[in-house]
Amino acid sequence: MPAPDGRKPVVVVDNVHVEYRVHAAGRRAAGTGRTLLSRARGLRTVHALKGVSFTAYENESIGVIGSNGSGKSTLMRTLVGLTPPSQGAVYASSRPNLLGVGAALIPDLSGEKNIMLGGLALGFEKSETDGLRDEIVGCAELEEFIDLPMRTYSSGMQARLKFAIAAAKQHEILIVDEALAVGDQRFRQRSEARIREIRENAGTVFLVSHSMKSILDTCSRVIWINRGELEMDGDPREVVDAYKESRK
Ligand SMILES: Nc1ncnc2c1ncn2[C@@H]1O[C@H](COP(=O)(O)OP(=O)(O)OP(=O)(O)O)[C@@H](O)[C@H]1O
Repeated sequence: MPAPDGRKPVVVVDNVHVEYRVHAAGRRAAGTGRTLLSRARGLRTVHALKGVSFTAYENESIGVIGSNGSGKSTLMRTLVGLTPPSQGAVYASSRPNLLGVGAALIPDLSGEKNIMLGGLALGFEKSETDGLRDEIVGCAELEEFIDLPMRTYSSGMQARLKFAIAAAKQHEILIVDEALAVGDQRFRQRSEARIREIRENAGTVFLVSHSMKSILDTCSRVIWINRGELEMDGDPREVVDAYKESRK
């Protein structure tokens, strides 16, 4: 159903619950050398999301905030289909992409070869990646280093290359999880500008960040996840202020 102002919904999150089942090891009591179970050993359930519902519309840039372990990454993993909901469902008009091609890249290969690999991982043809090569190298500002193995890059340089590869694609629904927290000040500004560009081209962006500045600079709406529940959803300033207030 379109929003009252006619915008198209692109993601509908309907009463999503996620439960992780983890093996708890129990605790070893100090000094006895024997394992005593101070907490139940065996399968334990972590209820990471508890009935989250919201609708994202095209052209929105949605900040996702909340304290450590509140369920932000779990929600994003559910949006892209990596973590199935134990209850509820996610409907999307096209497949949301998680910004990042880290898993596909190989440290022993050059930046150049990794651009090719990353492009393939994002679903580009080889010829398309060839066409984007200069743009990616330029965006990452790694012209002088592009033929060196990626393991010789600093962590900031690696992060820039990953960002540049992932951002070369015009994503319809893009999820950026903390990506802006890496890189130096100047690169952060560039990546924010690129995210704004993606957004302006009718994409929808989710930005998960602990930096309230990045959230306020980039987002048109903010959702606050608190202990697995949607605590607040709305105007960035209001939600960020309420979140900050709750942490005092
Ligand atoms: N793979 C997993 N297996 C078991 N429990 C998990 C798993 N991933 C997350 N959890 C648990 O789910 C809860 C939510 O974690 P999640 O990573 O979604 O939080 P977050 O808000 O992204 O935290 P942070 O800000 O620290 O990145 C936490 O209690 C965490 O321990």
